Amino acid sequence: MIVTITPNPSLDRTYQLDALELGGVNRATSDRVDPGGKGVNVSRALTAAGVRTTAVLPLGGFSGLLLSDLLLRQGIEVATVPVRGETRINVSVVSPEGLTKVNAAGPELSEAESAALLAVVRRDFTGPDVQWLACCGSLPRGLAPEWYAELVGQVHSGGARIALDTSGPALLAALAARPDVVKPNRDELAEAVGRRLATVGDVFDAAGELRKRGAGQVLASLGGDGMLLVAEEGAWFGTAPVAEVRSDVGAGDASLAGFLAAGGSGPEALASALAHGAAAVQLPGSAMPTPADLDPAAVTVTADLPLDRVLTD
Ligand SMILES: Nc1ncnc2c1ncn2[C@@H]1O[C@H](COP(=O)(O)OP(=O)(O)OP(=O)(O)O)[C@@H](O)[C@H]1O
Ligand SMILES: O=P(O)(O)OC[C@@]1(O)O[C@H](CO)[C@@H](O)[C@@H]1O
Repeated sequence: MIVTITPNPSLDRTYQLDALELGGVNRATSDRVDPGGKGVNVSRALTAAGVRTTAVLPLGGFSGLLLSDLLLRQGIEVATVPVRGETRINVSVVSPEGLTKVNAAGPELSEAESAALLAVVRRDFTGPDVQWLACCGSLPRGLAPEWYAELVGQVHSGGARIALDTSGPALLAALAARPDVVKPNRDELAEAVGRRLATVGDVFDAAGELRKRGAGQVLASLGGDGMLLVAEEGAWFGTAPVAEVRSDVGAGDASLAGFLAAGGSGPEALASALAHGAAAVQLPGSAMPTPADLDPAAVTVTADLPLDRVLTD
């Protein structure tokens, strides 16, 4: 089983516009709501792939109820911790100008709520049937940057492997707890090493730094430029071009799910991550791909790294 934890989940509302008028009243041509938060998305994609998963998350208020209802209807297994604050609503506006996303801060968790979330994982999800724990997304107010580090330490002693997809101080603090894989995107990796990453070679060097600081493998997602996996056994670069991008929200989460579903290491797992990411960007909102959406033939993976390749700005 693959367990995900999302300390700051969301309802993701997407509005489609014919044109975006900044400062004006815009009328949507359509809208949709998806269950959201990075770990929630990973569990949605794993469920679609037929992999057993449980999503651990705090829930509060009416939006929390709606989120739990959506997850129930999609057949996602959840373990929830009730919190006093209201689960956040994140908004995407999709228009010919591009995609604009607004992420709310979310509720502030009390010390007791923070401890309850850790306790649920420790009590119910450290057994031998848990192969991976994926720790995903931003930390809500009230959780110290070291919160993921504490969780990683706690779960590692139970034997499960850890995948971590977060950014900023929470990512840096968790590296010392030696997560088995981290999945930064290009901006998150650049922030972690404190410099701009212009080429695949720059990403390779930055991934090496994260590994020196404690990460087992680094799965760097590079948007339309593909993905680089750097591990003890070697490094691989891959691409999966698509004809049309509809929404890239959650593409990184679909990729991480694909990576873990395919074993969580090596070139086959990278290829699965690329197939899932490419499929996700061709779907609306943060819809997660099903096996029928995947096109493995479009994926190329090589150990011959194109280190001089300049990344798209
Ligand atoms: N424009 C694109 N064309 C083709 N594939 C894409 C595109 N954008 C994203 N992908 C695929 O999805 C993967 C993840 O995308 P990205 O690097 O944007 O992740 P992310 O920033 O973590 O996303 P999110 O936080 O929304 O889940 C990429 O590595 C790639 O495989
Ligand atoms: O604010 P965070 O936790 O960094 O990101 C939250 C979020 O943008 O991530 C998912 C896409 O990856 C969305 O479902 C959700 O709205």
